[in-house]
Amino acid sequence: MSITNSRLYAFKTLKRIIYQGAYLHLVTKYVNLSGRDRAFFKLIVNLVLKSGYKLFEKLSKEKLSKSEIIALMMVFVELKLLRKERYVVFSQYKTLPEKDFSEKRFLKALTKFENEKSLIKNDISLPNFIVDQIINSKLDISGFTRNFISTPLTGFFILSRTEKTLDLLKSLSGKLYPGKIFKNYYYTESFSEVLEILPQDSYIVISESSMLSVLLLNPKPGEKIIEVGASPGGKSVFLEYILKDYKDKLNRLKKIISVDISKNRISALKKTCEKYNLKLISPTLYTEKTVFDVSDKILIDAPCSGLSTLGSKPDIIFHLKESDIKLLAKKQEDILNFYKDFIKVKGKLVYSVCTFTEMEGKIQIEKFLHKNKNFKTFEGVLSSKYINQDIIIKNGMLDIDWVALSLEPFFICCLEKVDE
Ligand SMILES: C[S@@+](CC[C@H](N)C(=O)[O-])C[C@H]1O[C@@H](n2cnc3c(N)ncnc32)[C@H](O)[C@@H]1O
Repeated sequence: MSITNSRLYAFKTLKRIIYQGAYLHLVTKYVNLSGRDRAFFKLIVNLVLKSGYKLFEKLSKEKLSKSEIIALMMVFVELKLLRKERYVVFSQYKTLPEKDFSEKRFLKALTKFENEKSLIKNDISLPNFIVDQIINSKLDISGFTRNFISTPLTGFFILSRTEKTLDLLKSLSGKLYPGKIFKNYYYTESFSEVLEILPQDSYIVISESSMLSVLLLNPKPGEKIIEVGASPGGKSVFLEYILKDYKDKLNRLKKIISVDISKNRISALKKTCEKYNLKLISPTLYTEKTVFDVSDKILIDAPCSGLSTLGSKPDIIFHLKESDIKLLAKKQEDILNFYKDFIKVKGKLVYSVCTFTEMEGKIQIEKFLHKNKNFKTFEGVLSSKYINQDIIIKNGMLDIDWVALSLEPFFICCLEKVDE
């Protein structure tokens, strides 16, 4: 029996992700499989990435090739999580047509590790340093891992309230679950099917956690706003949406300076602007010569370890190194220090990262406030027509039980400049 297309694709994809640092969402985007093959391909890639880290650590200490290690992880996932027949799985993988693959060594390793199936986790298998980060952040670890191993429910926000879109939504209602925080936000298990029916510019695929930082910024017509780390522009779309919703003040709207440091990512932001016909967003590539006006509000969506998005990006488990967290925290500190001078007194700064490490969140902001006594955390209530319920803001942060709501636990903090 020879290896099937979906297994071979999954094998090659995993090899690229784990050994060459490729990104899961980019590699899987253009996979040329359809129907059940595609579904199996996605399932096995995700399961290996989410469940296989401990086995990977163990196999990496053996005299095995990269191909053999990937094949072994796939075999154990098929045996343990997918409960496949032993002889079917063995016969599939021993035919792998790879130069660095020895059938003899592979079968020997299979026998040696067969009783260690438990190294493949039913929930999620993480490097110790990530587990430590979860413990330090005081997130409910079992709730957190439970959320991540289940297939991520994918969500989107409806931008258009035309009769046509509303009718389409009504026709899809059996397939949609409501947002946990936002109105006009939906989750679905039939993602591609649902989105195929809706007009392309009538929705945006974005997480509710991402939208919250924009809501906390509370953009208003007439304000000068800078958006830092703007690409590819998910938050830009929601920013412009809120501003354009002030129908009687459209003449007061000002351009938003949406900055990013990466040329490629600025191109992606420009594409987003075209797709959604954004008129207020001004994509700005940061160079040493870029000058900024002192502004009313700044949203910093900083580069980060991304650990809160593990559910949809399990490749992070294999890409992130412990030392990266420190490097990222330093980058974030530099960004905060640079942009703090472009906020006017009584202006607001919202700092957001899609991770939960203390170094990138709580400690980062404590350090900032210690050095900058002219800033304080914003306290109040977030009240908005876009959300189902008011949210209390304590110490600059939204008082939400992220894990209980199955929301990606972002660190979002709002600061006010009180003095020059
Ligand atoms: C989390 S992503 C932004 C996601 C985006 N806000 C969205 O909602 O689609 C962080 C971005 O920060 C950018 N970045 C990194 N360092 C930066 C810097 N010093 N100044 C501006 N942007 C930076 C990265 O290129 C990346 O696009």
